[in-house]
Amino acid sequence: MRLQFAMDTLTTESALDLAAKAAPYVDILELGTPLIKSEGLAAITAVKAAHPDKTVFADLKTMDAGELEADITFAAGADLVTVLGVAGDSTIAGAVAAATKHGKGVVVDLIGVSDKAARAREVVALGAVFVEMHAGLDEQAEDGYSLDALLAAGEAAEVPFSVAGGVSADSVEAVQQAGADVAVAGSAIYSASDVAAAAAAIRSAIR
Ligand SMILES: O=C([C@H](O)CO)[C@H](O)[C@H](O)COP(=O)(O)O
Repeated sequence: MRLQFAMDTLTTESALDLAAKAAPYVDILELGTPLIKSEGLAAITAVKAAHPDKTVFADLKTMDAGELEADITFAAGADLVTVLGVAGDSTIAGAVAAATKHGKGVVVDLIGVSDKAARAREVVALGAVFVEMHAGLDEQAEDGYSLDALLAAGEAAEVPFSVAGGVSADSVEAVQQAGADVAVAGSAIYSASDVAAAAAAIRSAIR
């Protein structure tokens, strides 16, 4: 299972600092949606230039203009971009067309989708390389939140999937046991006082 570090920070400088510390322990460097909104596509170019050996993931959360948004983001250096699963099939197909043109990939983020397993199968049929079983930061803050529903949806989907929703060193083993291809960890790494040690702890919890 690969480990993805979601950098939900607001400046390119901070992202480069976080990436430098975590890179030895992670496979995928994610530029979070707030970072891309704050700094634009130049942040993607900067992270890819600093880490050409890593998969660079741009969490666009595209809802419309799939081909255009994906095209300019791949041109900026992204290897993977996200489109929302609640978007129309034509938006997802457009992003996949851009990915095919660039030799890159589209990940469909299932945040806000009620039947994640069913939608996962549909979007993989449209050409997504994997889906993200995702509970966002706001959902994580709600009473009673747990990763369990995401893990169950991943197991039921029977397509390649990642899990994002507060994954930590304590929960990453359960993510792996559910059959995920990628574990996504954001706040468990970037909020730690020792970013490198936090990334290393999650990496070492993956069997
Ligand atoms: O995608 C995310 C969220 O919508 C804010 O951009 C996070 O990167 C994702 O949830 C992973 O972060 P953690 O949940 O903090 O691990």
